[in-house]
Amino acid sequence: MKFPGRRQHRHYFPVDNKNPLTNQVNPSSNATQNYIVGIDQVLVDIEAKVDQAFLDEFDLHRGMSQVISDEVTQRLYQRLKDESLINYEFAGGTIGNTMHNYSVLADDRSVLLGVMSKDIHVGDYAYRFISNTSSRVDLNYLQSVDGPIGRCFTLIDDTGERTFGINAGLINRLHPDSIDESLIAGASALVISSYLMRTQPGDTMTEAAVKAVKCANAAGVPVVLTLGTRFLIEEEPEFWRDFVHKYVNILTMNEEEALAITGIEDPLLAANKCLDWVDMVICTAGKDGLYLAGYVDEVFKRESEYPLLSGEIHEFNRYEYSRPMLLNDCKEPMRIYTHSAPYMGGPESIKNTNGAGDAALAAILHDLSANVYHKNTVANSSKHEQPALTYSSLSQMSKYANRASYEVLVQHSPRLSRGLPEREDSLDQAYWAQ
Ligand SMILES: Nc1ncnc2c1ncn2[C@@H]1O[C@H](COP(=O)(O)OP(=O)(O)OP(=O)(O)O)[C@@H](O)[C@H]1O
Ligand SMILES: O=c1[nH]cnc2c1ncn2[C@@H]1O[C@H](CO)[C@@H](O)[C@H]1O
Repeated sequence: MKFPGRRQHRHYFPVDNKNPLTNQVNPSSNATQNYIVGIDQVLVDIEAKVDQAFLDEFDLHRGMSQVISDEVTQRLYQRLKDESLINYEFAGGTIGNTMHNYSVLADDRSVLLGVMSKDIHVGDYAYRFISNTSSRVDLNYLQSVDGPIGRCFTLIDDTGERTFGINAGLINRLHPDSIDESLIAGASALVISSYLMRTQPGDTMTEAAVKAVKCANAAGVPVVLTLGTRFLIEEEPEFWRDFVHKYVNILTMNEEEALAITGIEDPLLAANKCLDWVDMVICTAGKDGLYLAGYVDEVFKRESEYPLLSGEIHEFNRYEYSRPMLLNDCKEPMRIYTHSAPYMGGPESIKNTNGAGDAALAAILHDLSANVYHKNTVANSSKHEQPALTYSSLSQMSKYANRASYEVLVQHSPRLSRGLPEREDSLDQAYWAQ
Protein backbone atom coordinates (compact mmCIF):
# COMPACT_ATOMS: atom_id res chain seq x y z
CA MET A 1 0.00 0.00 0.00
CA LYS A 2 1.47 3.34 -1.03
CA PHE A 3 1.19 5.91 1.73
CA PRO A 4 2.80 8.97 3.13
CA GLY A 5 4.65 7.89 6.24
CA ARG A 6 7.97 6.72 7.45
CA ARG A 7 8.15 3.51 5.43
CA GLN A 8 10.79 3.83 2.69
CA HIS A 9 9.99 1.58 -0.22
CA ARG A 10 12.76 2.33 -2.64
CA HIS A 11 15.73 3.00 -0.44
CA TYR A 12 16.95 1.03 2.49
CA PHE A 13 19.02 4.12 3.30
CA PRO A 14 17.04 7.22 2.38
CA VAL A 15 19.20 9.36 0.10
CA ASP A 16 17.01 12.41 0.31
CA ASN A 17 14.85 13.33 3.21
CA LYS A 18 13.50 16.44 1.55
CA ASN A 19 9.86 17.01 0.99
CA PRO A 20 9.47 17.05 -2.81
CA LEU A 21 6.76 19.71 -2.67
CA THR A 22 8.41 22.26 -0.43
CA ASN A 23 12.04 21.24 -1.03
CA GLN A 24 12.50 21.55 2.73
CA VAL A 25 14.11 18.91 4.86
CA ASN A 26 11.29 17.36 6.86
CA PRO A 27 11.79 18.26 10.50
CA SER A 28 12.16 14.92 12.24
CA SER A 29 10.23 16.27 15.22
CA ASN A 30 7.10 16.23 13.06
CA ALA A 31 7.64 12.61 12.22
CA THR A 32 8.21 11.57 15.81
CA GLN A 33 5.10 13.45 16.87
CA ASN A 34 2.93 11.11 14.86
CA TYR A 35 2.08 8.10 17.00
CA ILE A 36 -0.95 6.29 18.30
CA VAL A 37 -1.52 5.09 21.86
CA GLY A 38 -3.26 1.88 22.93
CA ILE A 39 -4.16 0.58 26.39
CA ASP A 40 -4.33 -3.15 27.01
CA GLN A 41 -4.32 -5.96 29.50
CA VAL A 42 -0.85 -7.29 28.74
CA LEU A 43 -1.26 -10.97 27.89
CA VAL A 44 0.48 -13.92 26.31
CA ASP A 45 -1.73 -16.22 24.20
CA ILE A 46 -1.36 -19.96 24.80
CA GLU A 47 -2.99 -21.60 21.81
CA ALA A 48 -4.22 -25.19 21.72
CA LYS A 49 -6.66 -27.30 19.69
CA VAL A 50 -9.35 -28.85 21.92
CA ASP A 51 -12.82 -30.38 21.64
CA GLN A 52 -16.15 -29.58 23.34
CA ALA A 53 -15.57 -32.21 26.05
CA PHE A 54 -12.39 -30.40 27.02
CA LEU A 55 -14.23 -27.06 27.30
CA ASP A 56 -16.96 -28.75 29.37
CA GLU A 57 -14.42 -30.29 31.70
CA PHE A 58 -13.11 -26.84 32.60
CA ASP A 59 -16.54 -25.22 32.54
CA LEU A 60 -15.59 -22.91 29.68
CA HIS A 61 -18.29 -21.41 27.48
CA ARG A 62 -17.56 -21.89 23.80
CA GLY A 63 -16.82 -18.68 21.89
CA MET A 64 -16.52 -16.56 25.04
CA SER A 65 -13.61 -14.69 26.57
CA GLN A 66 -13.88 -15.51 30.28
CA VAL A 67 -11.74 -14.97 33.34
CA ILE A 68 -10.57 -18.18 35.07
CA SER A 69 -9.22 -18.74 38.59
CA ASP A 70 -5.61 -19.66 39.44
CA GLU A 71 -6.78 -23.15 40.38
CA VAL A 72 -8.51 -23.77 37.01
CA THR A 73 -5.48 -22.26 35.24
CA GLN A 74 -3.13 -24.71 36.96
CA ARG A 75 -5.23 -27.73 36.01
CA LEU A 76 -5.83 -26.49 32.48
CA TYR A 77 -2.19 -25.74 31.81
CA GLN A 78 -1.10 -29.10 33.21
CA ARG A 79 -3.60 -30.94 30.98
CA LEU A 80 -2.45 -29.08 27.90
CA LYS A 81 1.20 -29.80 28.75
CA ASP A 82 0.63 -33.48 29.61
CA GLU A 83 -1.16 -34.08 26.32
CA SER A 84 1.21 -31.87 24.27
CA LEU A 85 -1.74 -29.84 23.01
CA ILE A 86 -0.06 -26.43 22.98
CA ASN A 87 0.64 -25.08 19.47
CA TYR A 88 2.37 -21.92 20.51
CA GLU A 89 2.77 -19.32 23.23
CA PHE A 90 2.95 -15.84 21.78
CA ALA A 91 2.34 -12.20 22.75
CA GLY A 92 -1.40 -11.37 22.49
CA GLY A 93 -4.02 -8.98 23.85
CA THR A 94 -6.46 -7.40 21.46
CA ILE A 95 -4.92 -3.91 21.66
CA GLY A 96 -1.37 -5.27 22.00
CA ASN A 97 -1.96 -7.09 18.69
CA THR A 98 -3.41 -3.96 17.12
CA MET A 99 -0.46 -1.76 18.19
CA HIS A 100 2.02 -4.38 16.95
CA ASN A 101 0.24 -4.76 13.60
CA TYR A 102 -0.08 -1.00 13.20
CA SER A 103 3.66 -0.57 13.79
CA VAL A 104 4.46 -3.35 11.31
CA LEU A 105 2.14 -1.95 8.62
CA ALA A 106 3.12 1.68 9.10
CA ASP A 107 6.75 1.06 10.08
CA ASP A 108 6.03 3.71 12.67
CA ARG A 109 5.70 4.31 16.38
CA SER A 110 2.84 3.22 18.58
CA VAL A 111 2.81 3.38 22.35
CA LEU A 112 1.39 0.57 24.47
CA LEU A 113 0.11 1.35 27.96
CA GLY A 114 -0.45 -1.43 30.48
CA VAL A 115 1.58 -3.29 33.08
CA MET A 116 4.81 -5.28 32.88
CA SER A 117 6.47 -7.56 35.46
CA LYS A 118 9.26 -5.87 37.36
CA ASP A 119 11.41 -9.03 37.36
CA ILE A 120 11.75 -10.64 33.96
CA HIS A 121 13.57 -13.88 33.25
CA VAL A 122 14.58 -15.32 29.92
CA GLY A 123 11.74 -17.50 28.62
CA ASP A 124 9.03 -16.35 31.04
CA TYR A 125 5.77 -14.78 29.86
CA ALA A 126 6.86 -11.19 30.31
CA TYR A 127 10.00 -11.93 28.32
CA ARG A 128 7.98 -13.62 25.62
CA PHE A 129 5.59 -10.69 25.35
CA ILE A 130 8.42 -8.23 24.88
CA SER A 131 10.39 -10.34 22.46
CA ASN A 132 7.32 -11.01 20.27
CA THR A 133 6.43 -7.33 20.01
CA SER A 134 7.65 -5.07 17.18
CA SER A 135 10.52 -2.80 18.20
CA ARG A 136 8.42 0.05 16.78
CA VAL A 137 5.96 -0.43 19.66
CA ASP A 138 7.17 1.87 22.43
CA LEU A 139 7.02 -0.10 25.70
CA ASN A 140 8.71 2.61 27.76
CA TYR A 141 5.46 3.81 29.28
CA LEU A 142 4.43 0.41 30.70
CA GLN A 143 3.89 0.48 34.45
CA SER A 144 5.94 -2.10 36.34
CA VAL A 145 4.18 -4.45 38.75
CA ASP A 146 5.48 -6.91 41.27
CA GLY A 147 4.02 -10.08 39.76
CA PRO A 148 2.95 -11.78 36.53
CA ILE A 149 1.30 -10.39 33.40
CA GLY A 150 -1.72 -12.31 32.10
CA ARG A 151 -2.17 -15.52 30.18
CA CYS A 152 -4.90 -16.05 27.60
CA PHE A 153 -5.68 -19.71 26.87
CA THR A 154 -6.81 -19.56 23.25
CA LEU A 155 -8.67 -22.82 22.70
CA ILE A 156 -9.63 -23.61 19.13
CA ASP A 157 -12.19 -26.32 18.31
CA ASP A 158 -12.73 -28.30 15.10
CA THR A 159 -14.99 -25.61 13.62
CA GLY A 160 -12.28 -22.95 14.13
CA GLU A 161 -14.28 -21.26 16.91
CA ARG A 162 -12.04 -19.84 19.62
CA THR A 163 -12.70 -19.78 23.32
CA PHE A 164 -10.57 -17.60 25.59
CA GLY A 165 -9.76 -18.37 29.24
CA ILE A 166 -8.02 -15.43 30.89
CA ASN A 167 -5.74 -15.83 33.87
CA ALA A 168 -5.50 -12.19 34.82
CA GLY A 169 -2.29 -11.99 36.85
CA LEU A 170 -1.84 -8.26 37.52
CA ILE A 171 -3.08 -7.02 34.12
CA ASN A 172 -5.72 -4.80 35.64
CA ARG A 173 -3.43 -2.91 38.00
CA LEU A 174 -2.63 -0.10 35.59
CA HIS A 175 -2.98 3.00 37.77
CA PRO A 176 -4.45 6.33 36.60
CA ASP A 177 -1.18 8.00 37.68
CA SER A 178 0.56 5.98 34.95
CA ILE A 179 -1.49 7.75 32.27
CA ASP A 180 0.67 10.55 30.94
CA GLU A 181 -1.79 13.22 29.84
CA SER A 182 0.59 14.94 27.43
CA LEU A 183 1.34 11.61 25.75
CA ILE A 184 -2.38 11.07 25.13
CA ALA A 185 -3.00 14.66 24.06
CA GLY A 186 -0.23 14.44 21.43
CA ALA A 187 -1.42 11.15 19.89
CA SER A 188 -3.13 10.66 16.51
CA ALA A 189 -5.59 8.26 18.19
CA LEU A 190 -6.27 6.51 21.50
CA VAL A 191 -7.27 2.85 21.15
CA ILE A 192 -9.04 0.88 23.91
CA SER A 193 -11.17 -2.25 24.25
CA SER A 194 -14.27 -3.16 26.24
CA TYR A 195 -12.15 -5.76 28.08
CA LEU A 196 -10.60 -2.89 30.09
CA MET A 197 -13.90 -2.60 31.97
CA ARG A 198 -13.86 -6.25 33.07
CA THR A 199 -12.09 -5.94 36.41
CA GLN A 200 -12.26 -7.15 40.02
CA PRO A 201 -12.61 -5.05 43.20
CA GLY A 202 -9.29 -3.33 43.89
CA ASP A 203 -8.31 -3.15 40.22
CA THR A 204 -7.54 0.27 38.77
CA MET A 205 -7.56 -0.44 35.01
CA THR A 206 -11.05 0.94 34.34
CA GLU A 207 -10.27 4.18 36.13
CA ALA A 208 -6.98 4.52 34.21
CA ALA A 209 -8.71 3.88 30.87
CA VAL A 210 -11.48 6.38 31.59
CA LYS A 211 -8.89 9.00 32.56
CA ALA A 212 -7.09 8.45 29.23
CA VAL A 213 -10.38 8.63 27.31
CA LYS A 214 -11.43 11.90 28.95
CA CYS A 215 -8.01 13.36 28.27
CA ALA A 216 -8.22 12.32 24.57
CA ASN A 217 -11.73 13.80 24.29
CA ALA A 218 -10.54 17.09 25.78
CA ALA A 219 -7.58 17.24 23.39
CA GLY A 220 -9.63 16.35 20.29
CA VAL A 221 -7.78 13.02 19.85
CA PRO A 222 -10.05 10.39 18.24
CA VAL A 223 -11.01 7.61 20.66
CA VAL A 224 -11.26 4.16 19.07
CA LEU A 225 -13.12 1.40 20.96
CA THR A 226 -13.08 -2.26 19.98
CA LEU A 227 -15.89 -4.29 21.52
CA GLY A 228 -13.87 -7.46 22.20
CA THR A 229 -16.47 -10.14 22.81
CA ARG A 230 -20.26 -10.11 22.47
CA PHE A 231 -20.90 -11.64 25.90
CA LEU A 232 -19.46 -8.61 27.67
CA ILE A 233 -21.74 -6.29 25.70
CA GLU A 234 -24.83 -8.50 26.17
CA GLU A 235 -24.46 -8.21 29.93
CA GLU A 236 -24.94 -4.43 29.88
CA PRO A 237 -25.94 -3.14 26.42
CA GLU A 238 -27.37 0.08 27.87
CA PHE A 239 -24.10 0.89 29.65
CA TRP A 240 -22.13 0.34 26.42
CA ARG A 241 -24.48 2.42 24.26
CA ASP A 242 -24.12 5.23 26.74
CA PHE A 243 -20.32 4.87 27.00
CA VAL A 244 -19.90 4.81 23.24
CA HIS A 245 -22.14 7.84 22.78
CA LYS A 246 -20.34 9.85 25.44
CA TYR A 247 -16.71 9.08 24.68
CA VAL A 248 -16.06 7.20 21.42
CA ASN A 249 -15.37 8.44 17.87
CA ILE A 250 -14.59 5.18 16.04
CA LEU A 251 -16.34 1.95 17.02
CA THR A 252 -14.95 -1.42 15.89
CA MET A 253 -16.79 -4.71 16.27
CA ASN A 254 -17.75 -7.93 14.53
CA GLU A 255 -21.33 -8.66 13.51
CA GLU A 256 -22.10 -10.51 16.77
CA GLU A 257 -20.93 -7.59 18.90
CA ALA A 258 -22.88 -5.27 16.58
CA LEU A 259 -26.03 -7.29 17.30
CA ALA A 260 -25.31 -7.17 21.04
CA ILE A 261 -24.99 -3.38 21.19
CA THR A 262 -27.77 -2.46 18.72
CA GLY A 263 -30.16 -5.42 18.81
CA ILE A 264 -29.95 -5.42 14.99
CA GLU A 265 -28.84 -8.54 13.11
CA ASP A 266 -27.98 -7.04 9.73
CA PRO A 267 -24.41 -5.66 9.99
CA LEU A 268 -25.08 -2.72 7.63
CA LEU A 269 -28.17 -1.62 9.57
CA ALA A 270 -26.35 -2.17 12.86
CA ALA A 271 -23.44 -0.01 11.65
CA ASN A 272 -25.95 2.62 10.57
CA LYS A 273 -27.54 2.55 14.05
CA CYS A 274 -24.13 3.08 15.66
CA LEU A 275 -23.70 6.28 13.62
CA ASP A 276 -26.35 7.74 15.98
CA TRP A 277 -23.62 7.56 18.64
CA VAL A 278 -20.19 7.74 16.94
CA ASP A 279 -18.44 9.29 13.91
CA MET A 280 -17.23 6.13 12.21
CA VAL A 281 -17.98 2.40 12.41
CA ILE A 282 -15.98 -0.66 11.39
CA CYS A 283 -18.03 -3.85 11.38
CA THR A 284 -16.26 -7.06 10.32
CA ALA A 285 -18.48 -9.93 9.23
CA GLY A 286 -16.20 -12.99 8.91
CA LYS A 287 -16.60 -14.68 5.52
CA ASP A 288 -18.89 -11.83 4.41
CA GLY A 289 -16.07 -9.31 4.66
CA LEU A 290 -16.35 -5.88 6.16
CA TYR A 291 -18.65 -2.86 6.40
CA LEU A 292 -17.53 0.69 7.10
CA ALA A 293 -19.85 3.58 7.85
CA GLY A 294 -19.20 7.24 8.53
CA TYR A 295 -20.08 10.85 7.83
CA VAL A 296 -19.03 13.30 5.14
CA ASP A 297 -19.97 16.91 4.56
CA GLU A 298 -22.21 17.28 1.50
CA VAL A 299 -19.58 19.47 -0.25
CA PHE A 300 -16.89 16.78 0.02
CA LYS A 301 -18.91 13.73 -1.01
CA ARG A 302 -17.48 11.65 -3.88
CA GLU A 303 -19.50 9.22 -5.93
CA SER A 304 -18.36 5.62 -6.36
CA GLU A 305 -17.35 4.25 -9.75
CA TYR A 306 -18.14 0.71 -8.64
CA PRO A 307 -21.54 -0.90 -9.23
CA LEU A 308 -24.03 0.38 -6.69
CA LEU A 309 -25.11 -2.13 -4.07
CA SER A 310 -28.42 -2.34 -2.31
CA GLY A 311 -28.80 -4.18 0.95
CA GLU A 312 -31.07 -3.07 3.75
CA ILE A 313 -30.09 0.46 2.64
CA HIS A 314 -30.72 1.31 -1.02
CA GLU A 315 -27.50 1.97 -3.02
CA PHE A 316 -25.66 2.27 0.25
CA ASN A 317 -22.19 2.51 -1.33
CA ARG A 318 -23.03 5.46 -3.61
CA TYR A 319 -20.61 7.84 -1.83
CA GLU A 320 -18.00 5.28 -0.75
CA TYR A 321 -15.24 7.25 -2.52
CA SER A 322 -15.61 9.97 0.15
CA ARG A 323 -13.14 10.41 2.98
CA PRO A 324 -14.93 10.17 6.34
CA MET A 325 -15.13 13.16 8.72
CA LEU A 326 -16.06 13.82 12.32
CA LEU A 327 -19.78 14.62 12.51
CA ASN A 328 -18.94 17.94 14.21
CA ASP A 329 -16.81 18.99 11.24
CA CYS A 330 -19.72 18.55 8.80
CA LYS A 331 -21.96 21.52 8.03
CA GLU A 332 -24.37 19.32 6.09
CA PRO A 333 -23.59 15.80 7.26
CA MET A 334 -24.52 12.81 5.17
CA ARG A 335 -24.02 9.15 6.01
CA ILE A 336 -21.69 7.07 3.85
CA TYR A 337 -21.18 3.31 3.74
CA THR A 338 -19.06 0.72 2.00
CA HIS A 339 -18.73 -3.04 1.89
CA SER A 340 -15.83 -5.21 0.72
CA ALA A 341 -15.84 -8.95 0.30
CA PRO A 342 -12.78 -10.73 1.75
CA TYR A 343 -9.57 -10.16 -0.19
CA MET A 344 -9.32 -12.71 -3.04
CA GLY A 345 -12.51 -14.30 -1.70
CA GLY A 346 -10.59 -15.40 1.39
CA PRO A 347 -7.69 -17.83 1.57
CA GLU A 348 -8.00 -21.40 0.32
CA SER A 349 -7.23 -22.66 3.76
CA ILE A 350 -7.65 -20.61 6.92
CA LYS A 351 -5.02 -21.37 9.53
CA ASN A 352 -6.75 -19.41 12.23
CA THR A 353 -9.17 -16.47 12.35
CA ASN A 354 -7.86 -15.27 15.71
CA GLY A 355 -6.93 -11.59 15.43
CA ALA A 356 -8.33 -11.04 11.91
CA GLY A 357 -10.45 -8.16 13.22
CA ASP A 358 -7.48 -6.65 15.10
CA ALA A 359 -5.53 -6.59 11.82
CA ALA A 360 -8.39 -4.81 10.02
CA LEU A 361 -8.38 -2.13 12.71
CA ALA A 362 -4.58 -1.76 12.49
CA ALA A 363 -4.88 -1.04 8.74
CA ILE A 364 -7.48 1.67 9.35
CA LEU A 365 -5.34 3.22 12.08
CA HIS A 366 -2.47 3.27 9.58
CA ASP A 367 -4.63 5.23 7.16
CA LEU A 368 -5.75 7.61 9.90
CA SER A 369 -2.20 8.31 11.06
CA ALA A 370 -0.99 8.68 7.44
CA ASN A 371 -3.46 11.55 7.23
CA VAL A 372 -1.97 13.21 10.33
CA TYR A 373 1.54 12.63 8.99
CA HIS A 374 0.64 14.17 5.65
CA LYS A 375 -0.99 17.16 7.38
CA ASN A 376 2.15 17.65 9.49
CA THR A 377 4.50 17.51 6.53
CA VAL A 378 2.45 19.10 3.71
CA ALA A 379 0.08 21.32 5.68
CA ASN A 380 -0.98 23.42 2.69
CA SER A 381 -1.86 20.44 0.49
CA SER A 382 -5.28 20.78 -1.15
CA LYS A 383 -6.01 17.38 0.38
CA HIS A 384 -6.49 19.08 3.75
CA GLU A 385 -9.06 21.59 2.58
CA GLN A 386 -11.37 18.82 3.69
CA PRO A 387 -10.95 18.26 7.43
CA ALA A 388 -11.09 14.48 6.99
CA LEU A 389 -10.45 11.82 9.58
CA THR A 390 -8.44 9.59 7.21
CA TYR A 391 -6.13 9.80 4.23
CA SER A 392 -8.17 7.50 1.97
CA SER A 393 -11.79 6.97 1.06
CA LEU A 394 -14.04 4.59 2.94
CA SER A 395 -13.90 2.24 -0.04
CA GLN A 396 -10.12 2.17 -0.24
CA MET A 397 -9.73 1.62 3.49
CA SER A 398 -12.08 -1.32 3.56
CA LYS A 399 -9.96 -3.05 0.92
CA TYR A 400 -6.80 -2.35 2.84
CA ALA A 401 -8.39 -3.66 6.06
CA ASN A 402 -9.51 -6.87 4.36
CA ARG A 403 -6.05 -7.29 2.86
CA ALA A 404 -4.47 -7.05 6.31
CA SER A 405 -7.00 -9.53 7.77
CA TYR A 406 -6.20 -12.00 4.99
CA GLU A 407 -2.57 -12.02 6.05
CA VAL A 408 -3.59 -13.06 9.58
CA LEU A 409 -5.91 -15.81 8.28
CA VAL A 410 -3.05 -17.54 6.48
CA GLN A 411 -0.76 -17.65 9.51
CA HIS A 412 -1.11 -19.04 13.03
CA SER A 413 -0.38 -15.93 15.04
CA PRO A 414 -2.66 -12.86 15.28
CA ARG A 415 0.46 -10.70 14.86
CA LEU A 416 1.87 -9.85 11.44
CA SER A 417 5.52 -10.66 10.94
CA ARG A 418 6.05 -8.21 8.07
CA GLY A 419 4.38 -5.29 6.28
CA LEU A 420 2.37 -5.69 3.08
CA PRO A 421 3.98 -5.33 -0.34
CA GLU A 422 3.57 -1.93 -2.00
CA ARG A 423 2.21 -3.67 -5.09
CA GLU A 424 0.39 -6.94 -5.23
CA ASP A 425 1.43 -9.28 -8.06
CA SER A 426 -1.93 -10.98 -7.82
CA LEU A 427 -3.91 -7.76 -8.06
CA ASP A 428 -4.84 -5.35 -10.74
CA GLN A 429 -3.54 -1.92 -9.92
CA ALA A 430 -7.19 -0.97 -10.37
CA TYR A 431 -7.92 -2.76 -7.11
CA TRP A 432 -6.12 0.00 -5.22
CA ALA A 433 -6.95 2.76 -7.67
CA GLN A 434 -9.06 5.94 -7.08
N1 LIG B 1 -14.14 -17.46 6.86
C1 LIG B 1 -13.59 -16.36 6.29
N2 LIG B 1 -13.40 -16.30 4.95
C2 LIG B 1 -12.86 -15.22 4.37
N3 LIG B 1 -12.46 -14.13 5.06
C3 LIG B 1 -12.63 -14.11 6.38
C4 LIG B 1 -13.19 -15.23 7.09
N4 LIG B 1 -13.22 -14.94 8.41
C5 LIG B 1 -12.70 -13.70 8.53
N5 LIG B 1 -12.34 -13.19 7.32
C6 LIG B 1 -11.72 -11.86 7.05
O1 LIG B 1 -11.25 -11.33 8.28
C7 LIG B 1 -11.96 -10.12 8.61
C8 LIG B 1 -12.24 -10.07 10.11
O2 LIG B 1 -12.92 -11.26 10.49
P1 LIG B 1 -13.89 -11.44 11.73
O3 LIG B 1 -15.19 -10.79 11.47
O4 LIG B 1 -13.89 -12.90 12.00
O5 LIG B 1 -13.11 -10.65 12.88
P2 LIG B 1 -13.24 -10.73 14.46
O6 LIG B 1 -14.32 -11.68 14.85
O7 LIG B 1 -13.32 -9.34 14.94
O8 LIG B 1 -11.81 -11.33 14.82
P3 LIG B 1 -10.92 -11.16 16.14
O9 LIG B 1 -11.82 -10.75 17.26
O10 LIG B 1 -10.32 -12.52 16.35
O11 LIG B 1 -9.86 -10.16 15.83
C9 LIG B 1 -13.21 -10.14 7.74
O12 LIG B 1 -13.63 -8.81 7.48
C10 LIG B 1 -12.72 -10.86 6.49
O13 LIG B 1 -12.00 -9.99 5.65
O1 LIG C 1 -9.91 -10.22 28.25
C1 LIG C 1 -9.13 -9.95 27.33
N1 LIG C 1 -8.35 -8.83 27.36
C2 LIG C 1 -7.49 -8.49 26.36
N2 LIG C 1 -7.32 -9.23 25.26
C3 LIG C 1 -8.07 -10.38 25.16
C4 LIG C 1 -8.98 -10.78 26.15
N3 LIG C 1 -9.57 -11.95 25.74
C5 LIG C 1 -9.03 -12.26 24.53
N4 LIG C 1 -8.12 -11.32 24.19
C6 LIG C 1 -7.26 -11.25 22.98
O2 LIG C 1 -8.00 -11.13 21.80
C7 LIG C 1 -7.08 -11.44 20.75
C8 LIG C 1 -7.84 -11.71 19.45
O3 LIG C 1 -8.59 -10.62 19.10
C9 LIG C 1 -6.26 -12.61 21.26
O4 LIG C 1 -4.91 -12.54 20.82
C10 LIG C 1 -6.40 -12.50 22.80
O5 LIG C 1 -5.14 -12.30 23.45
